[in-house]
Amino acid sequence: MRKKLLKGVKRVVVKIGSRVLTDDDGALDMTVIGSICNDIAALRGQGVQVVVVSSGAIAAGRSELGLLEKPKTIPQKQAAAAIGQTRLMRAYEEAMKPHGLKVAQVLLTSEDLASRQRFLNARATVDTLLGFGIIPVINENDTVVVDEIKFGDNDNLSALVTNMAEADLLMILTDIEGLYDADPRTDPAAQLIPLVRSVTRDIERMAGGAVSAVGTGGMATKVAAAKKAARNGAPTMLLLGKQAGIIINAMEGSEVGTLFLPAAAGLNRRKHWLAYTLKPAGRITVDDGAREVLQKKGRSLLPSGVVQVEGRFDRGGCVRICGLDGKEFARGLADYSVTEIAKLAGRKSKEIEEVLGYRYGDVIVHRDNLVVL
Ligand SMILES: Nc1ncnc2c1ncn2[C@@H]1O[C@H](COP(=O)(O)OP(=O)(O)O)[C@@H](O)[C@H]1O
Ligand SMILES: N[C@@H](CCC(=O)OP(=O)(O)O)C(=O)O
Repeated sequence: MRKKLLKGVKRVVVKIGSRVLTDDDGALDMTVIGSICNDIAALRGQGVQVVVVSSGAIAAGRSELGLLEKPKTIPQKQAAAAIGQTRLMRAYEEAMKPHGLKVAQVLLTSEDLASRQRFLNARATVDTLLGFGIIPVINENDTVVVDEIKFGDNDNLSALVTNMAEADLLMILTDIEGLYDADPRTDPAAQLIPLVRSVTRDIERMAGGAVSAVGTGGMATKVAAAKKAARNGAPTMLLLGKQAGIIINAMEGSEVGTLFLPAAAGLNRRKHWLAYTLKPAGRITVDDGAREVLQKKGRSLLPSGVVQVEGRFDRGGCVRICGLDGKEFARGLADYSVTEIAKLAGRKSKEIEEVLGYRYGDVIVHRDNLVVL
């Protein structure tokens, strides 16, 4: 089954975690970087385009700054990333040189991908680099990000890049063979799961929230990334990054790591961007009837189903759509601003003009701009 799934793959995103790229002292591990670059060069030789999402800037910078522990404050992390990022790029450059391959640095913030214009610009740059036969190496622009504009972790970034670059496969290289049914650090009886058909609550529970000493997100963020990629129609493979030849082995269909299958009905790219890349600026709570038709019948949200609205957004703003239990079940772009929706809540569509004195249309969120999560 793996062979069949991987046969048509033409563009891959390879995400490499900090734990993979560094040795026990926290310095960049050139042997591992060399062997990953061998695999990437072999893939290129087979006509597969590769986009790298690489962590490791903070880890590499830490040893340059002479810090004994993982940097704790944000400015320390940013300083470490600034010095480490150049070391990281140099390491890739050196490791790719013997294969006659070049690398290019692409640093992004979540604001860049949330703006449709910048998202499309980033896509055009990555496309052009690939067209020149160059390997884009993407990382979060750590020196300028603060919490609100952070991707959070590079697992998340790699899923968004898979969508942006229109890749057919996401490979996440980490410090463990794959997803286990429990955290192997605390449960020695934990078993590797070779195949995940869909990311259910049970799978999410297994991934827990644990993080290693230099990594950022632990297994939970990898599973979340696989879920996002799956909705985009791309499979994800979770692999032991330090094992030489792992990328090629996996691409040949060997039963290594964990394979997450893509969702049968993937979202189109614009809806994927709407659901996962945009940051919501508000929340609309809807009644049970509205929830039912949104979830099951793919309808638009009408004012009559709105119970409450919060946040600060204008017409066109991204909103969470929540049930009466407070849980978000959909996300969309609002056709009215928060103040307008507050006035329209519970009213009939035909009353819109009477209430506001004007109208943009019958719906609060149109089904073309709405994604059930
Ligand atoms: N169910 C699980 N299966 C596998 N690993 C798990 C699980 N739960 C927690 N982990 C931990 O997640 C770690 C990988 O995440 P992380 O340290 O963030 O890596 P990276 O630097 O590659 O992003 C593993 O080393 C492992 O200890
Ligand atoms: N942007 C950061 C990496 C953040 C991150 O998610 O790290 P990891 O969990 O090792 O993939 C860096 O380059 O150090």
